[in-house]
Amino acid sequence: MEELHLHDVSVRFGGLQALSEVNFSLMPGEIVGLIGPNGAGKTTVFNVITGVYNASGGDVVYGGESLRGLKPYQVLAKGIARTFQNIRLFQNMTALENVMVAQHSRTNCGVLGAIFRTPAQKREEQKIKTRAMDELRFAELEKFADEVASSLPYGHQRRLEIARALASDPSTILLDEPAAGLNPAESSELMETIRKISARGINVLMVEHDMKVVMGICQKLVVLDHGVMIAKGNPEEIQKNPAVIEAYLGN
Ligand SMILES: Nc1ncnc2c1ncn2[C@@H]1O[C@H](COP(=O)(O)OP(=O)(O)OP(=O)(O)O)[C@@H](O)[C@H]1O
Repeated sequence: MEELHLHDVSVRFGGLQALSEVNFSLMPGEIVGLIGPNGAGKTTVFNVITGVYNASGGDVVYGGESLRGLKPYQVLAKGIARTFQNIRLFQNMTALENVMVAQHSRTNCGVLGAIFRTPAQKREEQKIKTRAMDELRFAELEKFADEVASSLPYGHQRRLEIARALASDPSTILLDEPAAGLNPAESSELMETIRKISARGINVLMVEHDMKVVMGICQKLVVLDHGVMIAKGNPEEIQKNPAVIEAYLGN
């Protein structure tokens, strides 16, 4: 299991300092929440970790190695998967197909194998399908394996995105507002899924505005405001922190 460390990470977009020397760590199996007002820089943190943006200062270190200069697919290959603020499923594909797609970067059969459907190709396909079904079961979605993604309720689509990310076999998962748009029952199911992810030893870093979810499952919180890390601590400490109340929780 790997540790993720952000060391003095800064990001600048032209004249805008989106992140200023952000420092925090994610230890194996830990659930960490990244919170703060709109525009605070939370998604930018995800984009720096996953190689979408380059840091203008500082470094992101995973499992003892710098991620500097890596492309998103290379960061994924290192074991960091993510979900997005807006659901990004293949809406016309089934739930099972959506999860199977996540593993194709890991198949060994080349183009010829795919065209001629060699025995090796068929075995590989079966392995991918079995793994995808395991992840659907984990997310309690196996009943919906053959349903097209667009027909699933919103809460199921969110969990399907998580199942797809898990199928890439990550050691860390970044969840961008996983509870957005969910009703209370769906939020509870989501919290249960996230707890189970952590119990598998996978590190979870989540951006979330739903305080019931954040305070309910995160062991540690990191609070950003205008790109600056204004607090870090456990949920009780954060709820009492005057700077956090002023910038975020108070309103
Ligand atoms: N590609 C970009 N180019 C220019 N500015 C950007 C870019 N991405 C983000 N920003 C700016 O950086 C700041 C931080 O944005 P970010 O999306 O990280 O905030 P956030 O905390 O995730 O907000 P929200 O809660 O609304 O999702 C904002 O002022 C945003 O407009």
